[in-house]
Amino acid sequence: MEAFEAVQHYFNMAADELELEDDLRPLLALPEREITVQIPVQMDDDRLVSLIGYRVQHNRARGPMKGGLRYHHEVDLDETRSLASLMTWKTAVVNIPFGGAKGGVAVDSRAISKREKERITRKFVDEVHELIGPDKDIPAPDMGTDHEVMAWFVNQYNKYAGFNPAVVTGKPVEHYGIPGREEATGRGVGILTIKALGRIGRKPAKSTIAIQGFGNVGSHAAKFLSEAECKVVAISDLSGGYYNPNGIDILQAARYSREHGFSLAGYPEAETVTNHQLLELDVTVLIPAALGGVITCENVDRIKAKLIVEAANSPVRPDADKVLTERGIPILPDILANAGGVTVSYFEWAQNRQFYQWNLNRVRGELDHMLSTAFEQVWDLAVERHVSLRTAAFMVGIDRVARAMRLAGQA
Ligand SMILES: NC(=O)c1ccc[n+]([C@@H]2O[C@H](COP(=O)([O-])OP(=O)(O)OC[C@H]3O[C@@H](n4cnc5c(N)ncnc54)[C@H](O)[C@@H]3O)[C@@H](O)[C@H]2O)c1
Repeated sequence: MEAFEAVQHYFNMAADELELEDDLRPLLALPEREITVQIPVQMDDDRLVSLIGYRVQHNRARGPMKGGLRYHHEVDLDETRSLASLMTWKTAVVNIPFGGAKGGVAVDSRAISKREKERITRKFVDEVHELIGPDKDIPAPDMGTDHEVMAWFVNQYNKYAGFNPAVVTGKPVEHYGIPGREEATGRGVGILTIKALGRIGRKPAKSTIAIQGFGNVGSHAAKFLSEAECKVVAISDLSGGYYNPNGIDILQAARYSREHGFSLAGYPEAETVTNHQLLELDVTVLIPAALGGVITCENVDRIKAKLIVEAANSPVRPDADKVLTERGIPILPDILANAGGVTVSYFEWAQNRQFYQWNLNRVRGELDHMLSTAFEQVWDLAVERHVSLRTAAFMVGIDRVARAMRLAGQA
């Protein structure tokens, strides 16, 4: 199943539960606009390379469209389309006044220099500046892009539109960014994991956690959960997995990774396991926080976790989702579990529009409030309607977007 087809599968399950009219379905499911642009870039060695860039604008019924900008060699239209539609449902589940979009450039971000990356970013803005903006479509960092790319983006956009820091989020804190954005997705994963543990009757102090991926999301989730007294027994990155049944000292592991070029390779305080074995550990909570599609029909029968929290986008394939749901294993779906990042991006956009600097306490307090509210709504709906958390989350999101379209006379 292709990436967009998988999202459509979940959309249809929720739309059936909502008894959504047939003629409304394509309007909600399909993107409003898909942009493909050519990006000719002069490389450092003087070669002229033509890259392909995408921006898919999925839905703007509830506000300006919002979604990351990814630089990765596997970026294509289908993946961008699926991620754009997930953004529509994600912003609606947490009830922030945005629609959904996603963009990317098909380029290996590790194989280009900083200056090449800057030229690619500026050229991309040259191609799409008329279609984006603080009231239209607001990009953000994603795989292969960061706060520095966002700073170049604003600078280039401002040449066309004047001073407009709210055109992107995820900017450097000292350049119109917001404190707490970097930790937001992982922190949100942590907040929601604790809430879900409560709902399945497990105490944090008696819960063990395995986290795949120790980058931005995985490391901040690990930090939050170990501070909340959970025992994080396994972490991993591209170099492999590290397992210690007595618990891993997360601050020490984060320091080790930083000091070794953001790699855990050789981490001495744990035994090594593969990234596949990590997924199959007998733990209370499994948090895939690296890649999509890691839990499939091939390994699903060996998954022993009592709860799965989707920090990455689409880590569980639809066939595996079905098996886990039948086994009664709750899966906190990506559109809720990793929505902390876009929620704090909304605060950053609001801050820029207000010309007022928010402080970290306010960001954390409001993040906790918004995610907790969304969690209660989704969990209660799942119980009431006897559906999975994923179907319930899609139902909440689809219902909000459909209402907005009807109220505006669009549907
Ligand atoms: N950063 C955000 O705000 C955000 C928001 C929503 C969703 N996500 C999703 O969360 C996931 C992680 O994002 P991130 O920002 O932490 O990325 P990141 O690049 O900071 O970290 C990714 C981590 O995954 C590891 N990794 C990469 N390939 C791997 C592999 N084959 N096996 C195991 N580990 C591997 C890397 O070594 C690294 O530790 C992605 O799927 C991303 O789309 C991120």
